[in-house]
Amino acid sequence: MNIGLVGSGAIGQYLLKNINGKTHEHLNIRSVFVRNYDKYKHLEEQYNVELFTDLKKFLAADTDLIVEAANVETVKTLLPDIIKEKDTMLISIGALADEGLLKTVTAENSKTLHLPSGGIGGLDLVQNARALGNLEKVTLTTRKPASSLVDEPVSAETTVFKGKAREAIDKFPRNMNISIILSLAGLGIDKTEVVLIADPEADKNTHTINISGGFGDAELTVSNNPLPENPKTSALAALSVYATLERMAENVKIGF
Ligand SMILES: NC(=O)C1=CN([C@@H]2O[C@H](COP(=O)(O)OP(=O)(O)OC[C@H]3O[C@@H](n4cnc5c(N)ncnc54)[C@H](OP(=O)(O)O)[C@@H]3O)[C@@H](O)[C@H]2O)C=CC1
Ligand SMILES: O=C([O-])CC(=O)C(=O)O
Repeated sequence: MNIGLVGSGAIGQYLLKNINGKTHEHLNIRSVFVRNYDKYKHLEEQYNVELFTDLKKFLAADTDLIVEAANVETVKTLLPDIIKEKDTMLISIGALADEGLLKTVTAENSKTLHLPSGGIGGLDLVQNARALGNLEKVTLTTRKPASSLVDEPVSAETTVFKGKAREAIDKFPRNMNISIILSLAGLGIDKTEVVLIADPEADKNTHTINISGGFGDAELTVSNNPLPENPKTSALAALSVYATLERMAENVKIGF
């Protein structure tokens, strides 16, 4: 499968390293869309990719799937044009808190949108639990190193946000993409509860999901190692894109 990549920071370069850097059996990143050619031109030779700064030309290249690893704002700006032309995978899922954008991507003439689970898990369970309409409560509690969440140092753990996912992604677009995929899988952005804690002692990104409904209840905690290249991002988020790409080629679908 030929891939066009949008964004070449921590997640993007993780994908380049593990796909093109190791000559993957059936995945190949062929083109990369950047906004600053000079900053990233070294990638062309390093990973045998073609860099584009023009979206039309990027979309016209011979690719089967576009993978986004940029940010929420970029998705809001570019996705309406991309999804008309190409199947797409997003990691900045927070952009879908915008109902207009969600309407565009779920329209009948849109291509398929793939949403990897990012820094959390359990989305199969949440979707199963809501299938007959009796999912009652979903709460996400995230604890990150304080420096990932606040500019000023804090001396003790501090709750920096408590509220619904809609407001969480608005205030923390670099840290709360998981609240939006959890909302899409479950109760929606106005009913999914979020607590966000800045912890000066933490060295991991820890996410706890509590779910209750007609099925019973569940609690899942993921203690994520951060990606060294960008500690705000959990290594699992990058892995989830890579592993979802690999699973797309399989004809046995597990727990989706
Ligand atoms: N769903 C999840 O669980 C998670 C989602 N995320 C999302 O993934 C995104 C990427 O994470 P990460 O790789 O760590 O972030 P980085 O900040 O390391 O990289 C972002 C990259 O996107 C590029 N970029 C930004 N805007 C544009 C644009 N308009 N066009 C092309 N490229 C652009 C940046 O380029 P430049 O150098 O020019 O700025 C940079 O290369 C995050 O912003 C977040 O939205 C992150 C973690 C978890
Ligand atoms: O990587 C993580 O742990 C989650 C994250 O930043 C996000 O959802 O934006």
